[in-house]
Amino acid sequence: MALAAARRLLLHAGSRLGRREAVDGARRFANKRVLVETEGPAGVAVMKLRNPPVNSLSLECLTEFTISLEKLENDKSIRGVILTSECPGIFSAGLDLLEMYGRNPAHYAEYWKNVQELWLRLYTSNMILVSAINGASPAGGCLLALCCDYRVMADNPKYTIGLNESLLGIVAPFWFKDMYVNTIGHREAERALQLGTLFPPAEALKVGVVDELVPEDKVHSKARSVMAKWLAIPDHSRQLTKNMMRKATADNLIKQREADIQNFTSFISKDSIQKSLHMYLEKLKQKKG
Ligand SMILES: CCCCC/C=C\C/C=C\C=C\CC(=O)SCCNC(=O)CCNC(=O)[C@H](O)C(C)(C)COP(=O)(O)OP(=O)(O)OC[C@H]1O[C@@H](n2cnc3c(N)ncnc32)[C@H](O)[C@@H]1OP(=O)(O)O
Repeated sequence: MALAAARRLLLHAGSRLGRREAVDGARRFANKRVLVETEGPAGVAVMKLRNPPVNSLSLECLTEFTISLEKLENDKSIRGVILTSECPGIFSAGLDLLEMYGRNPAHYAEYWKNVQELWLRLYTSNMILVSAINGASPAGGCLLALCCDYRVMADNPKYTIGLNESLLGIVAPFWFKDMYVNTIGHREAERALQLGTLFPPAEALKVGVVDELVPEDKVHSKARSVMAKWLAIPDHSRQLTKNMMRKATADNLIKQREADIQNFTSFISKDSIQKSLHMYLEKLKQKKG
């Protein structure tokens, strides 16, 4: 309830701000963790995640992301969105592990509902989505990129991308898996999901997790030129085609959202899974020291 009220407030405040800035010509709105700029080619917004240090998708970040998307969807002048990160070297570290560790079942259920919500909005968006992957992109970070229509990645071998859930002792849900299969095919997805593979850029390109690699300083300009090509296609035919390609996958979650929330909640609440997450978090800490 409290979150729903916060969401309404943010949406309202955001739309007032958005309107005022549009009048000034600044074409920019922001909440704390997501910045949206609509300068550049007509009809294109750049959405930057800025939840330092690693753009983990906390409940607040997911909510702000979903609201920003909703606002862009409602703005009929926007036809395309470039999704990128403001955190140096990190696109997104994926779902926030601290939302899935040491909390209560009601929190897990609320969190998962918001993860589903963002995924459904992104995956089924009528807008053209291009990701400019300018850093590491594990698990939920990869999920964000996979929702896009085209993925441009910085060719920096330090950055990896993939669904690595099995390395954490957890399991990618069926809709993550479905989207992976849709993108890289059954055999590659089967292998990568079991091994929790994090692909360096050259391998990500080879297997089809990303569509194009460019030097790091060219990621944004390439994303813009890709966007220009997609903008040249009439919206109605592109949207109907996208819907035809993606609807069955999205519907598969829509028809069992509640069961999926229950599954997640009971899975993540298990002592053995909590122990795995604890060990993984400790490993992340030790890496530093
Ligand atoms: C059978 C039924 C099945 C039902 C379904 C069930 C379950 C599905 C469940 C969940 C699916 C989850 C998908 C996910 O997205 S899980 C998240 C996976 N993410 C990762 O593995 C990334 C982990 N992070 C890293 O590898 C590195 O941090 C990274 C490469 C991103 C950056 O490295 P860098 O060296 O720059 O920074 P660090 O020092 O490692 O991190 C800084 C700081 O941030 C913390 N942190 C990192 N990642 C996360 C995260 N995802 N969530 C929360 N916090 C994170 C890290 O611990 C450091 O914290 P601190 O020590 O400074 O306090």
